Amino acid sequence: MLLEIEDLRTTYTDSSTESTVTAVDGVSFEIEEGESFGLVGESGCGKSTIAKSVMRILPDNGRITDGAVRLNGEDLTELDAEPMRQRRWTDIALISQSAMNALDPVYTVDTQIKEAIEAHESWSEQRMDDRVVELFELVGIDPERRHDYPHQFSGGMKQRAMIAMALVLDPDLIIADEPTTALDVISQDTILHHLEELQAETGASMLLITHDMSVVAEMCDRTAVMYAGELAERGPTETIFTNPYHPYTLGLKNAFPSIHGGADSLISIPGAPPPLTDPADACRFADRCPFAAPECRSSDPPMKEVADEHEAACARIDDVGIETMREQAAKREVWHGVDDAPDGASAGDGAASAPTEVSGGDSA
Ligand SMILES: Nc1ncnc2c1ncn2[C@@H]1O[C@H](COP(=O)(O)OP(=O)(O)OP(=O)(O)O)[C@@H](O)[C@H]1O
Repeated sequence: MLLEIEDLRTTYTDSSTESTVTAVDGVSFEIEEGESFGLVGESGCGKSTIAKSVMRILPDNGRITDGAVRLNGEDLTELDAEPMRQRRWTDIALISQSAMNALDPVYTVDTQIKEAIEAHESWSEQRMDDRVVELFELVGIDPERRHDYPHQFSGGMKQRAMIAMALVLDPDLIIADEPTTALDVISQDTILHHLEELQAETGASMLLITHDMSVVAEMCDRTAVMYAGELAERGPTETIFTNPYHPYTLGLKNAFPSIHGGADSLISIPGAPPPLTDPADACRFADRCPFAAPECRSSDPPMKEVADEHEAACARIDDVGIETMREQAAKREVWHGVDDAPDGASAGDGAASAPTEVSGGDSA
């Protein structure tokens, strides 16, 4: 197993209000060698915090309070700063949404990639240059352009250059956190295609973090669905999309056009996730869930196996029955009936309520 995240808990403290946000609350998943693993969930559910926890690049007010992050068996949460610095780039590389803005306008692109190499290895100038040429070819930029300054590159080229930089030391794990969100649709497609090819060519594993379910559906072997700091469901991507178990994933499926047909069949999930300060010992989806029962508000259901290598954190699957749940969840009135909660958004018209921000992408 390449990466094992076990019961990870990460908090942020707001010193002015003394409040604590538990952004990641007991998350576990594993990534095998060469595997592409998707982490999907709406904005603010804690996805980037997982990436930052694995990389150990949390801001000063962020802290891993519990759990383990094992890379090749070594718990990264216990490493001192210097050995951890060595693991970054060499063993794990991060491509973030804003990666392209990290290029320094004063230096040429190849100089910056070579600096990244020099921070970890003592390669000759020739070897570094060969590697930059090789990587530019891999990410689809003419190697002649390696001596350009960042402003001579388009946004898509800059993001590709950052992908090249992330790959320069052949990491075992690439974490791609919304790698294409800042780009236009055509560049998004090209870059995702390149990432997929690169991952296959290099044999690296990938943790792909996105709010866009269509990206995960296309690119990942297994997927975890995250909701309000916790995992709701985890399993093979295909079964997560075709036979989901958690009511939240059932709701997402309704909002996913390429699986569910025309745009008029889309059903949003009314309401919004709960705040992550002082989370109650309850299912966090209960207030938006059409199947919630009193027990859902008195304890937080653990993940349990629902099918082969497939787990979901829902206490109602056995009582309601998964076939009934799926049948019911496909009906608009079932979701909008839920929205009578005191502070819920208005029911009836999906557009009037706060829809989930997880999207089915631009393939709609
Ligand atoms: N530096 C910080 N200080 C305080 N709270 C933070 C900080 N960074 C994130 N949070 C909070 O932690 C929670 C999880 O944020 P995170 O960025 O991990 O979510 P996300 O799913 O990646 O969302 P997005 O896709 O919008 O980045 C949110 O409630 C967010 O407000």
